[in-house]
Amino acid sequence: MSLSIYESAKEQFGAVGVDTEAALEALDQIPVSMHCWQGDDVAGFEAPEKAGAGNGCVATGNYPGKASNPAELMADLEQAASHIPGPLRLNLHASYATDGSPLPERDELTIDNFRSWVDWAKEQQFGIDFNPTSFSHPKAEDGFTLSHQDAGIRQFWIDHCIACRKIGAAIGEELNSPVVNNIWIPDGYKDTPADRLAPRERLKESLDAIFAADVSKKWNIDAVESKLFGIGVESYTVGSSEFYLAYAATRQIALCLDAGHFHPTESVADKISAALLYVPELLLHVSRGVRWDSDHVITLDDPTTAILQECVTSGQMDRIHVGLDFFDASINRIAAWVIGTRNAKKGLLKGLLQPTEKLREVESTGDYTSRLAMMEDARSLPWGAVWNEYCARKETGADNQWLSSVKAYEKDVLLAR
Ligand SMILES: C[C@H](O)[C@H](O)[C@@H](O)C(=O)CO
Ligand SMILES: [Mn+2]
Repeated sequence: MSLSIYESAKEQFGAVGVDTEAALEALDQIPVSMHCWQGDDVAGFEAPEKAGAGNGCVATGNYPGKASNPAELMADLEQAASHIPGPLRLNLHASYATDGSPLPERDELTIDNFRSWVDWAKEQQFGIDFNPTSFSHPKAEDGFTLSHQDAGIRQFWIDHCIACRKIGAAIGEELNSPVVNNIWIPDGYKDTPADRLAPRERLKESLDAIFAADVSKKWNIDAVESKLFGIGVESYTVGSSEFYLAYAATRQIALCLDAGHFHPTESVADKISAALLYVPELLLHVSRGVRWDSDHVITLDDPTTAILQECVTSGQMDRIHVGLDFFDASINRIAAWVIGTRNAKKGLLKGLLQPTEKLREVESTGDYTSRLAMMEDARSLPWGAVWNEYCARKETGADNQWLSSVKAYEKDVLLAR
């Protein structure tokens, strides 16, 4: 009797010491946090017509059918999730508050303003992650928030971040799953600053005030995200990589590595082990930088695959949270989620299917010839057959089997909006 495609792949992996069943079991334990903002071009529900522009968050394109209210965004997320195997979380921004009329100002938000999301997450068996929204707001119009010269404006954003930490802890407790709460701010200058230090001093003070608020560490995991530059912030970013690496290390909070926030030739995969020696946890914003833009849908290109592989081969997966961060408005937004999220999971699977133990063994004996040979041979092992087996077990379409359903949803639902 001939073997199934999966059984044959299992044998080939077995021959190099890799147990595909163990890999699939491990993959099934790693949630990927899908970002709500891919569904509506980072518009949010406060004043969507004003959102997104400026502050370094720009979704380009005008593909029809974008979600413009909570019901549409939830339906689109469900459509995307139905084509993605394994555990998911929802990464929510504060500007996506659903409940309350009128909604309170951002510094007064509470979990009650996110009730619909919490109920939805329970239904979908999703965890939630959270983000203060320190952009697309009149108090962020000049591009400065937590490092603003004006103490009143700083205080507003400090209070917003504290409110978000409390929301995170409340959601985490209610869902019995800790919330990763990530602070990213747009602050910076288009042109060369005369004073590079003062804004960073102010940011440091603001962050210390935010993290001084008593919020459960059990249910809320604080993270900070650096950036190299943004549109209109080309010369100086207050929250640079060095700033936040040192901050996260000295405060023992999580560091967020956004793959689109570094010089194009830097390896983000290589930063994982270095940072984890000094910070307790990492949040990844898996993204793909293309020239000036940091937010393309992730493909299985070498740098992205390397990041995801490193997460698992490092043996530190329990200290790494995998989130996504891209926004593409030039293609079907649901397809963007599906392609990017499936790719994130494929990258993790490729890492789990590496003959890591054997590679380490030969490396430790100095046999770099065998290391290179084995690594290169591993590239052509049939990991796609293992992926398709996972999709079948999870009753989500294998590759080439989901797009027609997304196209049908586009025709029936998106184009009718
Ligand atoms: C919307 C997100 O908070 C944002 O993308 C941030 O994470 C970022 O990466 C900004 O460039
Ligand atoms: Mn990001």
